[in-house]
This record gives sequence, structure tokens and C-alpha cells, in this order.
Amino acid sequence: MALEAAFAKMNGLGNAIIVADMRGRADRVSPEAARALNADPATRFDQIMAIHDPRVAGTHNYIEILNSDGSQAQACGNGTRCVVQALAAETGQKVFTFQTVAGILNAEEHEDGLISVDMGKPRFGWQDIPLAEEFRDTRMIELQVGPIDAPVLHSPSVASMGNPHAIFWVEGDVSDYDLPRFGPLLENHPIFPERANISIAQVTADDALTLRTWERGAGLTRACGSAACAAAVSAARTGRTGRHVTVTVPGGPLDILWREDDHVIMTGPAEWEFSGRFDPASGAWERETEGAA
Ligand SMILES: N[C@H](CCC[C@H](N)C(=O)O)C(=O)O
Repeated sequence: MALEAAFAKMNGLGNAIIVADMRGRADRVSPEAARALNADPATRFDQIMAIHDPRVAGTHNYIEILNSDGSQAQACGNGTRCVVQALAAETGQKVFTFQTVAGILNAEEHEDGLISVDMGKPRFGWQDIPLAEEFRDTRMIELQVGPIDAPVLHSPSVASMGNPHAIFWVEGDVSDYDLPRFGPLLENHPIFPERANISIAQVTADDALTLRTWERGAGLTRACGSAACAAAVSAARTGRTGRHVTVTVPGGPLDILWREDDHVIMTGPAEWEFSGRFDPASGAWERETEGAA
């Protein structure tokens, strides 16, 4: 078993991320390796961001994103900030262009250490999310949990940030809702043929939201950047807020700007925890030993 590939355990506002260095290699991080790394409390993660060699001209790297259940994700805002911080520390470069399955992403580290990611344009068509049946207006779709005459959560907005999101609006505190119970039911609801990331949002001002997210393939997380973007654009298009908001997730605040050119810019921090080496086939790993030099 060869612990050939380097990795860094990082987080973006508590969204647990493994940045895996797969540059110069033809293989990929296997779903089995992902599940093994997630089963170990020391390397438990929400997403693996696997950095590969570039596949198209004009990009720095190809990034593959894996959820902790081994499935693939099309977008991960918090993880992208972690990738930028790791590569900026290594190269001194500040501006990056990445390719993912969902398209091209631009990102930049600022002087103060915060990182902005251009998450691209949101999509609202029912086939884009995707939904299993036609809804002309995705600002509010028919979907509810709880008793039929007194639903606990109902009428979410849906949006794609490259990945599928549903946002349930609530009046009270987002932590009053049993998301560990409702999350899995909604994530796997037949209306979402590719499953969905499920969030509960409370609007607290015309430029502020509080958000909790149950992530597709990862469960309850302390932060989900793409959900923060999906919630921000959905809040703006339903008239709940303006286009520049602070989205406070359990891990802290993210700044989300829905620009006039339709791009969504997410700004927030990233944090390094420790580095190690791992086997991309099995997930076996060891901590990088310090002080050898
Ligand atoms: N944590 C990520 C999103 C993960 C989404 C993933 N759970 C999926 O779409 O399957 C973020 O910061 O955007």
C-alpha cells in the first residue's frame, strides 16, 4: 500500500474538507478511499477536493469533488476556497481558474486572506435543478414535510449552483427544526431525481440570512457555500432581500453578492488543520511527520 499522494485536512467555516494533491497522476480518489477516510474520526470530512492536472488550456487545474458517501458533487464553494488557500501558499499566486464537472470557476485570494469564488450563474429551470416534474415557477414549489394540514416545512425555493438545492423559508430560529430527521427524507424525495442539498433559511434583514444545511451525500454540515449562494439568489428573486447579503451558517458568516452580470460571488475564509499522505485507492493514510529537516 503506497501512501503516495499528499493531502491537507482543512475547513471552510467548519465545512470539513480534504484537499488531495492528485497532480501528476492518472488515477482518481476512489469512492472506497473516500468512505474509509470519512470513517476515521481524524480525517472525517464533508468533501474531498482532488486537485488534478489541467485538462483544458487556460485553467490551472481540474478539480474533482467527492462527498463523504463517495458520490460526486458538481460544486463546493467552501472546498474551492480551501483549494485556493493551499495552492496560493504553495505557489504565491493569488488568482486561479479551475475546471470542474460543472464548468469553469474563477477564484482569488485577497490581501486580508479571505477568498472569493465566482460560483457562476444560478439556474432556475425545473430541468436544470433537476426536478422530476414540471414546475414553471421554481421560486416556490409544492413540497412539504409533516402533517398534511400543518406542514413543518413547505414550499421551498429551488435552484442549481451546478448542484441541486432546495431552500425552505422559516420565520423562527433555523435550529428549532429537526433537520437530521427531515434532511434525509427531503434529500431523497422522488421530486429530486439527482437528490438535493436541503437548507432551512431565516431572513433576518434585507441583507442578511441565517442558514442550516443538510448536504446531499454528506449530511448535516457546519457550512455549505453553494447552499449559501442558492439561498441568497432565491431570497433576492422572491423579494425577501437585496442582491448582496451576509449568510450566517453554523460555522460563521459568508458574504454573497449576486452581481448584475448574473454571477454569484462568495467570499469567506479557509483554514489549514494538518497535512499527511494517503493511498487514493484504499484511503490508508499517515500524518506528515514534523521536524525531520
Ligand atoms: N459543501 C459544499 C457543497 C457540497 C454539495 C454536495 N453535498 C452535493 O451537491 O452533493 C459547498 O461548500 O458548496
